[in-house]
Amino acid sequence: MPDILVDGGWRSARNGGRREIRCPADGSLVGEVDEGTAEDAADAIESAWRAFHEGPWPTVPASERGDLLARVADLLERDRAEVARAESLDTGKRLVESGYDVDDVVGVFRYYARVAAEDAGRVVDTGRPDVVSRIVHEPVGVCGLITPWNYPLLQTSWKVAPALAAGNTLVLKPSELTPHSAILLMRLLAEAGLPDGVANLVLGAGPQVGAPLSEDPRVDLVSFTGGLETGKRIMAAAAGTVKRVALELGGKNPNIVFADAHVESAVDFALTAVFLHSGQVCSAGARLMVEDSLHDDFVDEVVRRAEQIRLGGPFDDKAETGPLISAAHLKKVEDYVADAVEQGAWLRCGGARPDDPDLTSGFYYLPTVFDRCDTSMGVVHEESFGPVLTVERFRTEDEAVAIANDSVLGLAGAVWTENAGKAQRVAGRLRMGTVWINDYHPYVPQAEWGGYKQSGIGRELGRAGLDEYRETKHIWHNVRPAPQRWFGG
Ligand SMILES: NC(=O)c1ccc[n+]([C@@H]2O[C@H](COP(=O)([O-])OP(=O)(O)OC[C@H]3O[C@@H](n4cnc5c(N)ncnc54)[C@H](O)[C@@H]3O)[C@@H](O)[C@H]2O)c1
Ligand SMILES: C[N+](C)(C)CC=O
Repeated sequence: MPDILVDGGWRSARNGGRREIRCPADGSLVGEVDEGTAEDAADAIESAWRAFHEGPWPTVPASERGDLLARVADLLERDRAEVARAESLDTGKRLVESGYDVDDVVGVFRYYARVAAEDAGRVVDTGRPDVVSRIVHEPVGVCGLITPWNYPLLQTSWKVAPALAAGNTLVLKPSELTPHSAILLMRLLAEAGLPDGVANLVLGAGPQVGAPLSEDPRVDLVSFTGGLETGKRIMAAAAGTVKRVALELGGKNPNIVFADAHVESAVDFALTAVFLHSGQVCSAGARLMVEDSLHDDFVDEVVRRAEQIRLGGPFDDKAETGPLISAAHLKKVEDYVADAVEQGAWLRCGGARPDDPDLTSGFYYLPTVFDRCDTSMGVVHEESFGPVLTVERFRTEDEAVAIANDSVLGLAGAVWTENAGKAQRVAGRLRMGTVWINDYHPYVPQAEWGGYKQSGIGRELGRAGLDEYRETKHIWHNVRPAPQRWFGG
């Protein structure tokens, strides 16, 4: 069956292009999908443009749009096993984790189903008795949505659900490495009753089918999640038509542990923070900062436990984390590790591919810890997006804040201390979009997500995540018009 969706019809790429998708855990063939071109992207944009300007969706009552999103959530629950399996085969992620991701996706659709009809606007008191003044919200228009491979459907849901809730039409371009869950989602949107042309899907490489979404004048908004350099290219391309731009980019996120922390929990979460999904998480706590007096024992324990982490494929019940996404990404992580050694960091564990013969056909890399790092080293500032932890030492609260903020990125971070006052003071001074206190990684649809500084522009999730997809219009109605005679006459 063809995989490109334009105006409600599934079709092949115009030039007949195809791409093999292989599981990163063992290289096995997952499937072959259509590989679109700029022409396919243009067709999808045209379809979304007509659906917006001629179709019913933007003016469907918001409560009905919410009802549709709730039906999508029901269908995702029905198909949880199928969707999770597709996600695991594409990403190599453990099946249990893909299942949790689908649960999170369901939660996102349910949240935007609820809030779709709330906050319809407001009446403004202008101080003029003969004027009725209203603020109303309207959809932005055609949205180009570009998503990454690490949490394919979850990151997609953060865009698709609020975009539809607000009455927009869209073209989705998932990562070329992980297209299958996007295909399944499009089928479920149709089954839930979404009109033809409202949601369109193009598959293919970024420069070919992603770039048109940031350049085409018919696209009103481009929302991108991915790497910093790609984000810069998209922002520059979108400037030509002054599109609304939303960017969710990377992070090198500090996980700050004070000596008065609950140490057992802090060690446990230091591992989860960085090694979950083998570090392929934008908010990974890949920068561990430990107070001087606790540092040595703490890092010894982190290393001891990191060495015990079991690697394996999606269906290996004993595995605790999986492979990297591709050979190219594995090479990037290896280069990052070589740089860390070159820059003088002390390799405490890992730093190599595993020698287990069962893992040689996948893109695995051992959990890696570097101690004796500091902000003079490039690796402390760069995102490896792999299972690599850099450890820094600090002495005071002020020093911890200064070191943590010494970064061009500002996505997320954590503070570990039993002193509530210190926790709140530090959280308030960190220049990051999310700060966890005595926890790491949780996110919920009700709470905004996004980055400070070069970690992004705009917010996903929460009310702000809906506002990204809404225009705000002021309607001024003079109910008793009379000549003003500004110009005499
Ligand atoms: N802030 C967040 O919430 C968040 C979430 C997930 C991932 N990320 C970041 O994503 C990065 C990893 O994802 P990735 O490797 O897929 O990123 P990437 O930038 O390589 O690709 C992301 C998407 O952009 C597309 N793309 C590539 N070039 C393009 C172009 N010129 N024009 C338009 N689209 C283009 C790709 O095909 C893919 O669909 C990491 O840096 C990670 O931190 C951030
Ligand atoms: C935003 N999150 C944590 C779901 C995935 C980031 O890569």
